[in-house]
Amino acid sequence: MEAMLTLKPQVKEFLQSTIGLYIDGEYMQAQSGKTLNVLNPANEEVIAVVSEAQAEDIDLAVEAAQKAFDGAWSTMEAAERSRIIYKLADLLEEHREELAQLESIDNGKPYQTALADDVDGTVQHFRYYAGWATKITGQTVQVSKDYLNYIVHEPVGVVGQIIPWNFPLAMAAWKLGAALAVGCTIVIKPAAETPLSLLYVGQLMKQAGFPNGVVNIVPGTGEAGEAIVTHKGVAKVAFTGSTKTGIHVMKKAADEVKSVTLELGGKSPAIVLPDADVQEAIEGTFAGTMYNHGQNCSACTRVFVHSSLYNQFVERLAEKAKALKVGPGLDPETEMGPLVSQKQLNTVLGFIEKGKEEGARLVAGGNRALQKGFFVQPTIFADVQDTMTIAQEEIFGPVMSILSFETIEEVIVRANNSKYGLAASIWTENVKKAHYIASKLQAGTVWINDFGLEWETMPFGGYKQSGIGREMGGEYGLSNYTEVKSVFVNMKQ
Ligand SMILES: NC(=O)c1ccc[n+]([C@@H]2O[C@H](COP(=O)([O-])OP(=O)(O)OC[C@H]3O[C@@H](n4cnc5c(N)ncnc54)[C@H](O)[C@@H]3O)[C@@H](O)[C@H]2O)c1
Repeated sequence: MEAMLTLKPQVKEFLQSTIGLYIDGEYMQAQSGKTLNVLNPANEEVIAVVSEAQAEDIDLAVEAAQKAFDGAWSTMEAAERSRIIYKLADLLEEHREELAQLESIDNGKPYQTALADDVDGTVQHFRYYAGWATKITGQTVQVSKDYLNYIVHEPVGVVGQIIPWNFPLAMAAWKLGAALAVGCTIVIKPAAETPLSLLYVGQLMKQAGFPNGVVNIVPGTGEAGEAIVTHKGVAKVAFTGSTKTGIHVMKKAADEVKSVTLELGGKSPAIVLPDADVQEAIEGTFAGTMYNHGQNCSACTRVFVHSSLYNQFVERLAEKAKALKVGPGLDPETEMGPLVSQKQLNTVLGFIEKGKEEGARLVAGGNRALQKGFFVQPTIFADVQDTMTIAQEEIFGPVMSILSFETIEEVIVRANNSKYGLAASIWTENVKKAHYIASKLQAGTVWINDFGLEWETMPFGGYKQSGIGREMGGEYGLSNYTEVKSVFVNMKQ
C-alpha cells in the first residue's frame, strides 16, 4: 500500500495565515475583515482561512483593473503581453505539484487527476492563448472605390469572471487566457468553496511580470459575484455555474446591456448502438459519468443503451461502480474523491432518494460512503424513464441513469428531450450512423467513441439552457472579450 501524500512545505506555508484578496498586485485583507473557512471535503476539517470579498473590495478591484487597462496593459506591445502570459505558463508548470496538492485538498479530486488534467491543462491553456496575443487581426473590406473600410477588434475593458468549484483552476484559465490575450484586465471570483489554487497563482502572476491590477482575485460568495455583475465599471461578465444562477446573472447584467457569456449545466446523453465496441463503450460511459465524482457539467448521466446490449451493460456497469475505490484525494489508491461540500452531498443524496421513490432500479451504490468526509458511493440506476427526475435534472454527483431504446430515430428524440444541450457521446462502429446522429443532436460538443475531450483549440459551450457563447477554440474564445469597430475612410479624390 502506498503512503498518503504529504503536503509540500510551500503549500503548508501558504495555508498558515489568513490568505488575502489579491488586488492591484498585493494580497490584502477584506475591508470588512470578513473571512471564509475553507474545508477539506475528505475530512471536513478547516485547511485555510481566506479573506472574503464584499462589494467595497470589488470596488477596489475594479478600480485597479481600470487603472491597469488604461495604463500599462493596453499600451503594451502584444508581443510583450504574449511573453508575460508564456512566463506565467512556465511558472505554473514549475509549481504544478503545489497547485495540484491545493486542488486536491480543496476540491477533493485525486492528486494525480489534479496534476495531469487541472494543472497541466491550465499550463497548456495559457501557452495556447499566449500565442494568440500577437495574432489578433481585423479585416479590410472592399466597400466602394471611394472608401477604405477596415474592421478592428478592441479589448472590451474590465471583465468580470465568476468561477465554479468543480475545476477551480482550469475554469479560471479558460476565462483568463482569452481575456488576457486580447488585452482586457480582470476581476475574477473563485467559488467560496475552492479559492486556494487561484489565490496561489496571484504571486506567480506578479513574478511573471503582469503589471499590478491586470488580474484581481476576489474570493467570495454569490454576494461578491453579484457585486461584480452589477458594477458599472465592469464591461463584460463571463460566468460558469448552475443554470439557476446563470439566469439571475443574465437578468442583472441586462440592466446595463452588458455582454454575458454563460457556461451552465448539462444532462448529457450517451447513445450506445447495437454495433458499438462494448468494452470501449462501457469504459467510456462509466468514466464519462464518474469523472470528477460526477461534478462535471458535461458528465454523461443519461446512458441510452440499445435493448440488445442492455442487460449486459447494466450488469457490467454495476460491477465497475462497486469496485471503484473511494477515498481522499491525497491517497494514491483513490479513484474517486468526495463531493465538494455538505450542501452538494445533501443535493446528490436527495436526487438518489428521488430516483428510488420514482421507481428506478438501483443496481449499485445509493448511499453515503465512509464515516467522515462528503463521500457518496458511485451509484447506478437501471430502468430509468425519461420523465423521472434523475433523467431530467442535473445531479452533479456520481449517479448514472441507464435507459433502453430500440431505434435511432426514437433515441435522437429522447436524447434531445432535455432543457440542456451541452454535450453528447455516440458509441458505434458505423461511421455513417455516427455522423447522422451527431448532426441531429442539440449539443455544443459531440464525442464519437470517446467522452469528455476538451481542447483549447476547440470551442466549448452549450445549446439551450446549457449556456450562451463558447469558450476556448481560439477565435471563438477571443471574440467574447473584444468589441468590433468598423472604420470608414473617405478616399474621394
Ligand atoms: N456548469 C458547471 O460547470 C457547474 C459548476 C458548478 C456548479 N454547477 C451546478 O450548480 C449547482 C449548485 O452549485 P453552486 O450553488 O455552487 O453553483 P452556483 O451557480 O450558485 O455558483 C457558481 C459561482 O457563481 C457564484 N454565484 C452564486 N450566486 C451568484 C450571484 N447571485 N451572482 C453572481 N455570482 C453568483 C458562486 O459564488 C460561484 O462562484 C450544482 O449542483 C451544479 O448543478 C455547475
